[in-house]
Amino acid sequence: PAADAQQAPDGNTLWYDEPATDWESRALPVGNGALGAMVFGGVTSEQLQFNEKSLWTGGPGSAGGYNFGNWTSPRPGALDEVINTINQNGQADPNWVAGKLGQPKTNFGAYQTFGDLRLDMAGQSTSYSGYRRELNIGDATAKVAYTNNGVGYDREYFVSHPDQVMVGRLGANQPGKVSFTLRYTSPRSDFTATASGGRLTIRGKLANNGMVFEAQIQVRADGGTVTSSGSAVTVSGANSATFVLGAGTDYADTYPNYRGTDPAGRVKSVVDAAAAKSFTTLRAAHVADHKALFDRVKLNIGQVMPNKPTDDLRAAYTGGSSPDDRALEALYYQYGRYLLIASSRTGSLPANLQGVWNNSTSPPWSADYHTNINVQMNYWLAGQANLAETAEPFVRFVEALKAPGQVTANSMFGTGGWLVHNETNPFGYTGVHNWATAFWFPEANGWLASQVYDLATFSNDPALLNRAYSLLKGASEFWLANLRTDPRDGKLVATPTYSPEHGPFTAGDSMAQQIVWGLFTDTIAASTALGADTTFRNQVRDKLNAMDPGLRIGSGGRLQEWKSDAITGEPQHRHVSHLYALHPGHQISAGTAFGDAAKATLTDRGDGGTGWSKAWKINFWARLLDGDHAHKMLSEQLKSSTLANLFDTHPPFQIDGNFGGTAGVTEMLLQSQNGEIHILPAKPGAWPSGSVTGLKARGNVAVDVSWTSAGGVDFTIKPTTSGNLTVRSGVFAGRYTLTNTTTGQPVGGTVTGDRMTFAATAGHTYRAVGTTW
Ligand SMILES: C[C@@H]1O[C@@H](O)[C@@H](O)[C@H](O)[C@@H]1O
Repeated sequence: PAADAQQAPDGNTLWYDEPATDWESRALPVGNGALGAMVFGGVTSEQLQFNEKSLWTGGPGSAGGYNFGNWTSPRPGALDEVINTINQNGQADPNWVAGKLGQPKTNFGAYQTFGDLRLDMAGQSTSYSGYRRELNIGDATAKVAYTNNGVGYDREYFVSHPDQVMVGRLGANQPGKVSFTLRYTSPRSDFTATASGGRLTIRGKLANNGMVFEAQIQVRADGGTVTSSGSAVTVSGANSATFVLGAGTDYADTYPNYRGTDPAGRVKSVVDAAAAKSFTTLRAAHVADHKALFDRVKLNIGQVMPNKPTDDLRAAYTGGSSPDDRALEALYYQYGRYLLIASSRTGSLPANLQGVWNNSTSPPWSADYHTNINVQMNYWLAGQANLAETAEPFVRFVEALKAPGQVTANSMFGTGGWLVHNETNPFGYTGVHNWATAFWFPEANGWLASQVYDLATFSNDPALLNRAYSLLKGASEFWLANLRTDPRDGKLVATPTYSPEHGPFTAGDSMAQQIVWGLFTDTIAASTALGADTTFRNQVRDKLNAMDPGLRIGSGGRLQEWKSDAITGEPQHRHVSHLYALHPGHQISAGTAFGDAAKATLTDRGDGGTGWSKAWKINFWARLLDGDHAHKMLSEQLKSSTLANLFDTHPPFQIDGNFGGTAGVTEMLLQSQNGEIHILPAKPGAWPSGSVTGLKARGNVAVDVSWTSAGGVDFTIKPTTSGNLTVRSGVFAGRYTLTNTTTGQPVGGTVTGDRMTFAATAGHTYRAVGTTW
């Protein structure tokens, strides 16, 4: 096994030449959506910190009660008082508003570590050689290898979605050398651990809310002996050994109790089933499942992976044009896709602020679901980077917010529809808290509903369109009832509004207006596509036409964050909320007056910020068709917001930046938000030649592209519906051929500048080859 250290580096492997000494920055993540683990790779003792996504404190059953963030008693006139004060003074102080509309954050809870699996190795010393620890994101397996006392040891771990278990195998290159004791540790003391028949059973109940949790780990050995005593299982003198771990809770995503069946039976049956299979069989099913998603997209930007540990590769990264730097960028790109596959699969809750990985009982921001940028950023890549299936937990989560969100709409606003504010948990927290600068954000409903609709436009899936429409309609019902006439200009505005975590309360801040504008626009489009609700659609259209769209150019030619240009904030604030219309919205396009104002704003905002803020800026600059600046933001993220294990850091570790970074790179290579497919919209000079295959454009169009430093571009598009298709590429302003490679026929169409519109046939493949000059 030690020989592994010499294997040719492939571009999809993170590796290190020493065990992990730190969970956040050095341990390696594996997962299947619901289960996650961090591999440390210790020699004399292995640590596998693991998670089950639904293990949360807080919510129903918590001592002191749980009210979903809703006011505990009606507050007649409170909302109007705030709105009138804002109309009178143009703004209101957040602390004052929090006093009027806020609410102590009661039993919101926090995502919990499940605990740690410890494997104490027998007969191994602290001096070892040829150490290698790796994570191969191509097949989603983690490995450890080293030589100790002349014996070569190897381990492999993965978390299987098909079999719903974590699997580990320990081997050696000499017979009878595998000996270890497996045990469980936890920062909590709310569990029992019993070993019998090679199976360790951990069962507990969270003291905070009575949530029942159970994990079972079955150990099997080839040769040697397996003994169980107390709370440990010991393997002695085996040739190799495997374990399978299953875990669950009695959580259910059903309002209002969020409890389902005891997990014991479920956990036992998945562990029994997996333990009856060989490691090879389990591994094959896992790798096939992972590759079916992961292998869809290939990126070549001229990278050559050096034989260098990943932490050194990252430390040496300059953002220049070396093949090493390209190798890190390409690895980082695919890492985002890997992390989404590993933290968001059908049947699990969506990826939270840390995906599925958390070693704490009180993680930062509870490792929750912030809805004012963070959970949305987690799913930007799902459509375009060809991972539609990973978005199902997100869609289901938003749908589950409707029931509690309707109660909040009624109790807080006295209206219909549904909403959620600034952040939520797995227990339908749709109300508020009282952290003055981060509690009020009812427009999160529109952002989430529009994002689900956008996912539906990527997949063209009619069932998803229907689900999206139901969310859009409910959120629109809320805003039809809650928009108010702004006495300043008679336009309809949201009020009170709070531009995420920045400045004073006002009426009609740009992001709120842009989100509601987008929501109404999407509601009309979806209802038209479904041929549903004409009357409702016309009501929405009337309000749309009467509302303030939230686009204003102020001093310095910048886009205004607030309706009044007199209000100023922190010039470099991490949130750039008023550019929602540029990304993820599509109200603003490059090369327009608002596009130029957005550019002025971004230039002013600077290239700093938290990990997620930098990631967002990659997307912004890509939408402004400035590939070099988008690449600059990617390099800033890699240089100063990326840890040794390539996790994004806010700081601390926060996964949204990983997902936002991958989405940003995809936006540099392909865009389709304006009803046309834009090929290489923001390709940076740093990537003179390359290719990307398997991306998706809206309308469920598959796209492959390659480009050369000489200006050559060669792309194929494969639509799944028939009709006119507009494609934008520099070749159409240069020299090109366009062929239907299914029929072998040349394709004619209308060319305007760098846009070509032609009649496409579903299932046919169209190829354009040309030069941009
Ligand atoms: C999880 C938190 O979410 C929002 O509050 C952001 O403003 C913070 O930067 C952080 O990302």
